[in-house]
Amino acid sequence: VMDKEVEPFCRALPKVELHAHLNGSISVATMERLIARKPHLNIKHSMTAIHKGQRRTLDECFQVFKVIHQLVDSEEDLLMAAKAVIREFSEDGVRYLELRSTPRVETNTGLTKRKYVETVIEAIRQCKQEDVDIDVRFLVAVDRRNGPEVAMETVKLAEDYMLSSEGIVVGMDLSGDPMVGHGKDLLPALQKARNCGLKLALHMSEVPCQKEESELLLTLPPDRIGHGTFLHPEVGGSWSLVHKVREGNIPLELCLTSNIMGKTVESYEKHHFPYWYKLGHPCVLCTDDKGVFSTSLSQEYQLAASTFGLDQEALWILSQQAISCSFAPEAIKQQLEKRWAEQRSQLLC
Ligand SMILES: CC(C)=CCNc1ncnc2c1ncn2[C@@H]1O[C@H](COP(=O)(O)O)[C@@H](O)[C@H]1O
Ligand SMILES: [Zn+2]
Repeated sequence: VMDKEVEPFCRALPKVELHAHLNGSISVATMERLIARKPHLNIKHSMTAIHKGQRRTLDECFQVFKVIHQLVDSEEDLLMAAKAVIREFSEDGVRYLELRSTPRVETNTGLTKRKYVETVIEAIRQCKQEDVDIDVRFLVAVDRRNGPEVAMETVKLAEDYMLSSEGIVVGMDLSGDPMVGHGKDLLPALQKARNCGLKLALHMSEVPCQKEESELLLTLPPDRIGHGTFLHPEVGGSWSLVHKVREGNIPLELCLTSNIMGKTVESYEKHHFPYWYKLGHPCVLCTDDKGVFSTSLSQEYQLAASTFGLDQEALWILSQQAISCSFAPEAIKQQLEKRWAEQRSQLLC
C-alpha cells in the first residue's frame, strides 16, 4: 500500500471513537471563537495546544486544561464547543462517538454540575436533530484529584441522567492528573456506579508506579481501560496485571499521539499498541484530546498503519472491532455492524 493512499483511506474508513475528553477535543477554529469571546483573559492560542516537537511533561500538559476551562465556563460556551466537537468527529468519518467530560461548577456564570451534564446532553440532541451523521453517547467523568465525596456525587448525577437521558449517558470515566490522588479512595464510588448499571472506562497505568492502584481497580473490573501504558512488567507493571487484563478480555483504549506528547512513551515505535495487538487483545485507537494534541482519529489510524505496518484490511478490522468494545446498546451495535459491512466492499477493492 502506498502512503498517499493511506490518508484518504483512513478518512473514508468509518470509525468509532471511544476515548475523547470534550475540553481536550476543541479544535483551533472553535478555540479562536472562544478566545475572541473572552479577550480580557488575554489567552493566546499557543496556551491551549501542544504542538509537535513541543513535548511537555505530563504536569505541563495538565496546565493546558486550566486555560481551556477558563474559556469554556458558561452554558453557552459548552453548548457551542460540544456541538463543534461532535461535528468535527463526524466530518472525520467517526460514526459512533463516546464523549467524556467532567461536570464543573462555575460560580461566575452560574454553571452547575447538573446544568453542565444537561448542556452536553442538549448538544448531543441538537446534533442528532440537525442530522449530523454520528451516534453520540456521554461518559460522565470523575476527576481523581477531587476525592471520594465528589466522586460519589458524580456517580449519583450520572445515575440520574442514565435513567432520564434516553440512553445518552451510558457510563463513567475516571481521569485527571494520574500523579494526583489515589484510586483506592474512589473504589466505593466506582463500585456503586457499576452496580447501578453504568459502564466503566478507567484511565489505568498511564504513568509508572500505579501498579497497586491498577490491581485494585481491576477488582471492579472496569469495562475498558484507558492507556494501560505501564501494565507490563518490563515497564514497572506486573504479569498479574497483564494476565488479569487478558483473562477479562478488557479492551484497551490506545492513544498514540497523546502518549508521545505527554512523554509517557518515548516514540511511536516504542508504543505498547503492537504488544497487545499481536496477542489478539481488543485494542481501540483513540485520540484522547484531539484539540490539545492537534490530531484526528483518521490521523491516528494512519500513524498506526505507517508505524506498525498495518494494511487496509487490518485497519478496517481494527475499526470494526471497536464497535463491540463500545457501550452502545446491542441494537445500535448491530446497526453499526451492518453499516460497516455495507461500506466494506466500497473501501477495500
Ligand atoms: C496531559 C495529557 C498527556 C493528557 C492525556 N491524558 C489524560 N489523562 C488523564 N486525564 C485526562 C487526560 N486528558 C484529559 N484528561 C481529563 O480531561 C479533562 C479535560 O476534559 P473535560 O473538562 O473533562 O471535558 C482534564 O481536566 C482531565 O481531567
Ligand atoms: Zn484520556
